[in-house]
Amino acid sequence: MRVSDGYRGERVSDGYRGERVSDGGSSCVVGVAQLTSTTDIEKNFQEAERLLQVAKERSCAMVFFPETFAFLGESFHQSLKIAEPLDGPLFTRYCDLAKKYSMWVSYGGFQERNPSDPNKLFNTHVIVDSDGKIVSVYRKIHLFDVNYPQEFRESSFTEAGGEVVVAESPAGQLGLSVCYDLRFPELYSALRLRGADVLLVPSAFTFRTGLAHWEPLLRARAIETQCYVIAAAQGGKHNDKRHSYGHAVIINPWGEVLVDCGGGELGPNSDGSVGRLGVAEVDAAILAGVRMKMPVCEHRRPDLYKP
Ligand SMILES: O=C(O)CNC(=O)[C@H](CS)NC(=O)CCC(=O)C(=O)O
Repeated sequence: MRVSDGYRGERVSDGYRGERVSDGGSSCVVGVAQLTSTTDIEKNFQEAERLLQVAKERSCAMVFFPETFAFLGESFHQSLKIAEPLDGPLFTRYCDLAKKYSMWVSYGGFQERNPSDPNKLFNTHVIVDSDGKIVSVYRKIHLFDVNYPQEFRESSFTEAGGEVVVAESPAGQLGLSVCYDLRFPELYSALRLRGADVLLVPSAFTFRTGLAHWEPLLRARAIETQCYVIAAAQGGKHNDKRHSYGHAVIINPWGEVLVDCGGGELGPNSDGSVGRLGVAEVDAAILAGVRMKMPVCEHRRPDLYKP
């Protein structure tokens, strides 16, 4: 197996990174989180709070957390057992955290109890505003039913959502998704056509599939939709059975990686904490510039794409 040490050579480019359009809109500093969540709900919460403090110090207006930020189980049964409604005590604490730090937050994958079936939760991505109010809810629509790196049947404990969601925020119009959704480009094309400027892909990618596919898929989504991509991630070893790829990133609409939190195998920070925060700027003037110079959205031929 090829294991990367994170070095990818130096990029050779002509320096073009999209042009700013002077009246193209405002910019916003945002933070992308990388976590190593476990079954310790209290510790996961404390780490989220620590990263919000860091984000505040670094003047972020919004922070993005990965899938399974609140709990990463060792079995599907555990995840079902801790699942709660969004107005339950656990998610309410996370809403209060957004309010305490006066920060918009994307909570990228909460085990939401399904009121009509106790044996199937929803994998739910929630946007909370700086007053701690839930403003948008997206339930993962593509479920990870695969046989590599091992057999996984997300649908055995998760019910698929049925809605594509775009949400307004200080960072622009957000297009919501979760993890395995990343492999379905039609979703992101639909999000762009509905007005998204920033695509969110909070994830818990497996180490092996991440090594093979994570960055090329994310950069392709940014380039083809001409959107920013913010992909919060789980990274490192959660338990004896699970190891996530890491590399939480923010990518601009020209496809350049602006910040990369590194591989999960790098281990804890010098102070023993495990979470990391990558900070970058989402600039509406860059979006406008890239879209003006190369108007791919106007060149689509949906009349010819029908199956
Ligand atoms: O299991 C949980 O607790 C929460 N859910 C997840 O972590 C999900 C479904 S099992 N993981 C992915 O979608 C990984 C996708 C991936 O790795 C790929 O597309 O290659």
